[in-house]
Amino acid sequence: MPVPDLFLQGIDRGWQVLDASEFDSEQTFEADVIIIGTGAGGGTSAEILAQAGLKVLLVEEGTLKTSSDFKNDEAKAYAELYQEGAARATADGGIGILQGRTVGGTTTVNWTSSFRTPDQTLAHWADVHGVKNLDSGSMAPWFARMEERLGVAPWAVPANANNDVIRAGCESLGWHWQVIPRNVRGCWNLGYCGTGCPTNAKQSMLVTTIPAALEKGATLIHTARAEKLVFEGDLITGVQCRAMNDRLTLANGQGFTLRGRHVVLAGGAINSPALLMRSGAPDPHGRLGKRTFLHPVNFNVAQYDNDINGFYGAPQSIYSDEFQWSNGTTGPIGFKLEVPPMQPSITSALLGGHGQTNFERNQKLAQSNILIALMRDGFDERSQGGSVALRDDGNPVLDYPLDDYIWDGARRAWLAMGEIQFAAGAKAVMPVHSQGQMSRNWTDFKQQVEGLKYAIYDVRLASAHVMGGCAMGEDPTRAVTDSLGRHHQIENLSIFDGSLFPTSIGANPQLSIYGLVSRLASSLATRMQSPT
Ligand SMILES: Cc1cc2nc3c(=O)[nH]c(=O)nc-3n(C[C@H](O)[C@H](O)[C@H](O)COP(=O)(O)OP(=O)(O)OC[C@H]3O[C@@H](n4cnc5c(N)ncnc54)[C@H](O)[C@@H]3O)c2cc1C
Repeated sequence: MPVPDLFLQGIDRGWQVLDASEFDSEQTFEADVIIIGTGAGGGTSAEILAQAGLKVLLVEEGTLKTSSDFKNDEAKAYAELYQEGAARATADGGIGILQGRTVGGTTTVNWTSSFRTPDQTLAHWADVHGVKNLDSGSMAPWFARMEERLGVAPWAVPANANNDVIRAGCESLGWHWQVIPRNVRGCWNLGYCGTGCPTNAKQSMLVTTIPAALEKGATLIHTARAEKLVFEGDLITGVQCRAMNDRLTLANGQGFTLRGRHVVLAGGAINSPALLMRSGAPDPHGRLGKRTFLHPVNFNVAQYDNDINGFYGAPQSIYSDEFQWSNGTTGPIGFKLEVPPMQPSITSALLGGHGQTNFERNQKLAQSNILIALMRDGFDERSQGGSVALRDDGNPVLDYPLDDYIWDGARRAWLAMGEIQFAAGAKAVMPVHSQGQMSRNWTDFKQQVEGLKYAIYDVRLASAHVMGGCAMGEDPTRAVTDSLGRHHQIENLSIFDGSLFPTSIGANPQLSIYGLVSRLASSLATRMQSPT
């Protein structure tokens, strides 16, 4: 029996869903709240504001793809569902960046790991970044609310062999490991979360909050970019949008205008500051786009005698925080250890090497495991993250300088990952570095890692967690918004997405965004229902 496509069924029942690429004349749409972006922040806001009785209009630059479009096809999915066709990277190409661009945003393609914001992170924001009232006690009910809403629970099915490497290795070393909570209901354990869930089991914004908002009368316009905010004094009086071109590279189609009492910016890190920059938004203290964080990730490949088949099964179900806080909150960079899903296309890019070498590594794909270390950037003074700028065509680019602080983290992370992999029975382990080779024992591996050149392009780095750039905090000279996500200079603008974070999270960020935004959007709903 085919899986029912909840979204298409809703459209048949009369949901207001408009494809801007079909517009053929200038129009103006009005609502109480305009929400720009439909990812973790935009989706969560839409449901809460629509349920409060407000007329909500969402605009999304990606196209609408739903469960019936998702065929576990990597080639199609990366091109259609990711920013810049999954080819986004930092300005110098040193770090590849994965971010979603489709209805549901990055939640449509993410891997479902769901962690609350660590207490250490919330305490650091209060102490160092002037964030108010977001301590772990007051955030707990908001996380609980979103966990309930999105079916978040520790994965109860045995981990696939790729994830089980972390359990086996850490258990044998006496290191920390835990099962990962996931936002799924009735998951088929296919493993293709990153190409869009074909069974609607993943509780992304595409199948939860956005449908709920549409059911309450919200309007969704997709395949259109919010190009510019129009200001009169400290108020936004309109949002100028344009339909995207066929390849989704530029917004040069039919123009149209959105008007609302309030604007919620939820384009995600990099894109949210970019819209404010394109609009000439006030930024009197030069904070916009600064302190953008990535959890830079490096990788280790291991080969085993047995089959791992890391392309099947829940992509992430076990993690280790053995090295996350071991040096304190600041100090040398901490990192979380996880695995990625290992479908052939994403993995062959990670395995490195060219021609025959890459072919031989891929021949062993079914017996290989990859570990990733997500480095917790933005906590130590030496870690200032990156800055967003605009290219000549108005598209954003992130400059993220790489330095010895990150290289030290990459070296320590390779050692930690190698130790786990050998302890779990690996026959050979390789750091993903331009000169990386398979080491057959721990002593040889350690020597290899210590002797590598730590430099851009040699150390292979990527990120799927883009955060910051519109930091929140009470001090307008240091932050773009206050602790309720209200822009410090623009009266009717809230920013409700991962760009609010003053540092990286130190855990996969989606639940941090859901919990925070559910709180901020509820507060906005109350203010809009009873304006003073
Ligand atoms: C492959 C992958 C796997 C991941 N796995 C996990 C995981 O397992 N657990 C976890 O916690 N996190 C994971 N993440 C990260 C997580 O999904 C994101 O951090 C989160 O979705 C970010 O939410 P957001 O609201 O800030 O932005 P997004 O969810 O990225 O949404 C922003 C949306 O706004 C749209 N947009 C941007 N600018 C405009 C504009 N000007 N006009 C109109 N629309 C615009 C974008 O197209 C996008 O759809 C993963 C990310 C990736 C890429």
